[in-house]
Amino acid sequence: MKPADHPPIPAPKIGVLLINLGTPDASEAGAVRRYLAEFLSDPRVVEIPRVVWKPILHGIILRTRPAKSAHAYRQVWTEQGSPLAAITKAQAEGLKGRFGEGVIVDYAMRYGRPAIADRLAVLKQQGCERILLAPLYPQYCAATTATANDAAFAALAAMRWQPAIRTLPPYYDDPMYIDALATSVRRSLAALDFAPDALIASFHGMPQRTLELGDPYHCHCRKTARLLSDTLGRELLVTFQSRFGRAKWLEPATDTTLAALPAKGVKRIAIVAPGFAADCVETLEELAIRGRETFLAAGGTHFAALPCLNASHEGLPMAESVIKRELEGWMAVP
Ligand SMILES: C=CC1=C(C)c2cc3[nH]c(cc4nc(cc5[nH]c(cc1n2)c(C)c5CCC(=O)O)C(CCC(=O)O)=C4C)c(C)c3C=C
Ligand SMILES: [Fe+2]
Ligand SMILES: [Fe+2]
Repeated sequence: MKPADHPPIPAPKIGVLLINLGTPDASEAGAVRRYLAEFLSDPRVVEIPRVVWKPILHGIILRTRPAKSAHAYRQVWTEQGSPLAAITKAQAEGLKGRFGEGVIVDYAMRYGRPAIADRLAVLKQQGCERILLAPLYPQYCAATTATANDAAFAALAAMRWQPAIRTLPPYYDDPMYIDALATSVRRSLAALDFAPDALIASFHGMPQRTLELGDPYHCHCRKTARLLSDTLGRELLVTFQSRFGRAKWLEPATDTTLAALPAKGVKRIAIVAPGFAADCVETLEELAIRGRETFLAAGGTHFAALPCLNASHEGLPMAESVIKRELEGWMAVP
C-alpha cells in the first residue's frame, strides 16, 4: 500500500481523570463498613504498623464506627446518593467539552466506586494515550493526593502498554482558586440575614506527626487561608476538623473552637471549608449540623456553613484553568 492509501489513523486522545476520596454506596451500616474497611486499611491514611493497627481496625473500629457514621450519612444522603458522589459526577459533567475535541473527562474514587483502575482501563479503551490524573485536593497531603496517585500507578503496573501520565499539582495558592473561593464566600455572605462576627476556615485535620515528618499539608492550608484572608480583606480563623483516633492532631480543632467562641463574645459566625472540592459528610453533617449544634449550645446565636466550590460558577472555571495548564504541550488546548 502506498502511504496515501492507508486508512486515516484516529488521533490519539487525552484523558482527564478527576479523583476524589470516595464514599459509601449506601447510607446503611454494611455499606459504610465496607467503605471504612478499605479507607482505613490504607497505610497512607493510618501510618501505624499493620500488626498493631489491624486488630484495632477489625476488633474495635469496624465494629463500632459504621453505625455512627451511617447515621451521619443518612442525614445528608440525597436522591443521587452520597453528596460527594453526586457532586464529583456533576463536576466531571460540567468539565466535559471545556478542553476541546479529543479530551475525555471522567472521574473515579480512591475508595469504593467508580474505582481508579476501572476508569483508567475505560479511558485506555477509548483511545487515551495520555492521561492527566487530577486528584481534587487543593492542598497536597500524602493521605489524599499521594494515595490517589499510588492507586493509579498500581493500576498502570499491570498494563503492558501504559498511557503517558501526568498528575495535577496541588493548587492551594493558585490565584484562580483563591479568587474562586473569595467570590463564592462573598456571594454566600451577601445572602445571609446576619453579618458574622467571625469567619472560620475549617480544613480537614491530620495527625500532628505528619507535619513533623515533612508533609506540606499544614503549610498549604495556612497559605490558602492567608491568601483568602488577604483577598477578602478580613480576618480568618483557621481550624482543623474531623479528628480521628487518639494521636495528637493539628490544632486548633474546629469543634473546640466552636464551643469556645461564644464565651469570647463571638456569637455570630460563618464557616467555610476551603480544602474540600465538594461538599460531603464532613462539611454537611460534621460542620453544618453538629458544628451548628455545638456553637448554639455554647451560646452562639447565628451560624452559617458556606458551600464548597462544588460544580458552581466559580468552581468549574477554576478547575478548568488548573487542569488546562497541565494539558499544555500535550495538544493545542483552546
Ligand atoms: C480534604 C482532605 C482530607 C484529608 C487530609 C483527610 C484525612 C483523613 N481522614 C481520615 C478519616 C476519615 N475521613 C472521612 C471522611 C472524609 N475525609 C475527607 C477528606 C480528607 N480526609 C472527605 C472528603 C471525607 C468525606 C467522605 C464522604 O463520604 O463524604 C471518614 C469517613 C466519615 C466518618 O466516618 O467520619 C473518616 C473515618 C483520616 C484518618 C485521615 C488522615 C490520617
Ligand atoms: Fe477524612
Ligand atoms: Fe467527620
